[in-house]
Amino acid sequence: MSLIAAENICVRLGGAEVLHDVSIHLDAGEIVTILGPNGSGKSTLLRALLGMVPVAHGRVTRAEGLRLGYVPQKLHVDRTMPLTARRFLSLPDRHGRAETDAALARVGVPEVADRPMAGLSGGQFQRVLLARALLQRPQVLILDEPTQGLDQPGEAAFYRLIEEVRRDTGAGVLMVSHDLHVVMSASDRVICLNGHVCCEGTPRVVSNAPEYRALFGLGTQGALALYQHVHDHDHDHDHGHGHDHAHPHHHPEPSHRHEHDHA
Ligand SMILES: Nc1ncnc2c1ncn2[C@@H]1O[C@H](COP(=O)(O)OP(=O)(O)OP(=O)(O)O)[C@@H](O)[C@H]1O
Repeated sequence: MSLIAAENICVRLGGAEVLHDVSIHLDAGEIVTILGPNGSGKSTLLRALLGMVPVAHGRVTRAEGLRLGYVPQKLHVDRTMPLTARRFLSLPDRHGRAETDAALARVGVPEVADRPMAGLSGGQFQRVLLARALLQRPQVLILDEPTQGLDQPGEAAFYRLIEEVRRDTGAGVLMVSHDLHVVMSASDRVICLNGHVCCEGTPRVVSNAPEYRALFGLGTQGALALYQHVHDHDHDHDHGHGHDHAHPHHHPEPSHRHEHDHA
């Protein structure tokens, strides 16, 4: 059984149907990413899975006693409130100082423990949110656009951290992201949402799906092809092509794509 799943759910908000007949599941140890245009229902789907919005039809199931960690899309911290990062990590559940400090170190910002939340940079703030989610010792980590506001190195570092968490804890990770090429290289499965599930599968399957191309266009496909090129190579079967894998290159014509698939 999946850790968390939605089966044929419909969600209505403000009189409009935001999600129609959506099914999704997440298993332990996999990274699944939801992609979709603004307003396509991505955050709503996460919130429905978390039980924060009611479903009009269908059902959401969670494994019994499931521990969830959630990084919301937005979290407003009142600038006048002197809330340090360490104190923030103890809300709503209390955690000891050693535990909160270890969580901050885990996400790479041990130095912010005594600093006010309102004074943190965007990247530091996102990492503290992740630390808070990790303190739940989650079996499922749900992240809603976790790298917003981060620069490119910060974004890449954040995704590496997520991969490490998955590797070290075996947690399943479900996230919403617009960072297409990082997402495509880091996800096991991708779900393309536009009120309903347009297409889903491995990054390669989704990036080749007409529904995906209709939503994101061919420009994105170019970026995806590049990542597939890099990651689909099996270095034991290089056939003497002598590629320099540190410098991925992209063949614009699909017929020139050079994808080995020796799995
Ligand atoms: N509480 C609400 N009441 C009424 N409508 C809502 C509510 N919350 C969201 N919506 C609407 O539901 C739709 C989906 O919103 P949602 O935030 O899930 O989209 P999203 O795909 O996460 O968008 P974005 O990429 O912009 O974050 C939007 O049209 C939004 O205006």
